[in-house]
Amino acid sequence: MAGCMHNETQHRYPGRFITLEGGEGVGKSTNLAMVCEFLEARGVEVIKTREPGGTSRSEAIRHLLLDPSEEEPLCDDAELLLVFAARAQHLDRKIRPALARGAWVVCDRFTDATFAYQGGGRGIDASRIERLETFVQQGLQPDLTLLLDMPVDAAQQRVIQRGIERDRFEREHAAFFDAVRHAYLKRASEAPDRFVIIDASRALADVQADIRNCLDTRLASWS
Ligand SMILES: Nc1ncnc2c1ncn2[C@@H]1O[C@H](COP(=O)(O)OP(=O)(O)OP(=O)(O)O)[C@@H](O)[C@H]1O
Ligand SMILES: Cc1cn([C@H]2C[C@H](O)[C@@H](COP(=O)(O)O)O2)c(=O)[nH]c1=O
Repeated sequence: MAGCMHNETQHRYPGRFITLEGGEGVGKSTNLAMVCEFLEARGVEVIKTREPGGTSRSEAIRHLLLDPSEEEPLCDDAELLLVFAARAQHLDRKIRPALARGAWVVCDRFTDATFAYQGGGRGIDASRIERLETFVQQGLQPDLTLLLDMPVDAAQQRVIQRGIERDRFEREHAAFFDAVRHAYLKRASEAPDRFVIIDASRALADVQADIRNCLDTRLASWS
């Protein structure tokens, strides 16, 4: 069984760690809710959370990261370190304790988003991100990552139709989001056992049928 690790020694947490990833507007939040309901209906204790965020201090860091104010631009290295600071707190206060007591953690974005946004989007070298990943996660990786993938312009239309004020990332240009998408797909190709790529451009019912099938398969293989 694939369990999670801590402190470089393998620790098999009884809980499972599932992440949803993808660019802006691909349907992560919509499908996260469905994944949680699906698992709860099978008797699993589910902790629904998100990054950056998930604890009150990590949510405060999220606010700094998403604040669109241009008064003092955030440099790329500060952005990267803030993402990992929020993650360290989230792991320590919420994710690891939940996994250790046997709950399943379902998280809207995790470190693959850092490789996609800070790596692909901002152009930070993957080796620098990997060093922080090792330092903060100490071997812990999601058991399953659902990558919701679709063309950037169609996803942008969904964001526009949703009509909420755009945050600091959502104000980026199309080339940034193309680079994010490309980095996600590269990351998925490097860890094919962990990632499942879902075509998120289809009708919601079709997307959700795929996700349910995928979860059924994983649940069977983990039991
Ligand atoms: N398959 C789908 N077809 C059409 N519309 C969809 C589909 N999935 C989600 N939506 C709609 O698209 C919008 C964006 O969805 P959602 O907020 O779940 O995306 P997200 O990936 O969480 O976005 P963000 O990255 O900005 O947080 C919402 O209005 C949602 O209702
Ligand atoms: C985890 C993580 C997130 N981001 C960015 C990606 C999004 O634009 C925002 C989060 O908002 P959303 O509601 O989930 O869309 O944060 C990032 O740049 N790096 C990360 O590691």
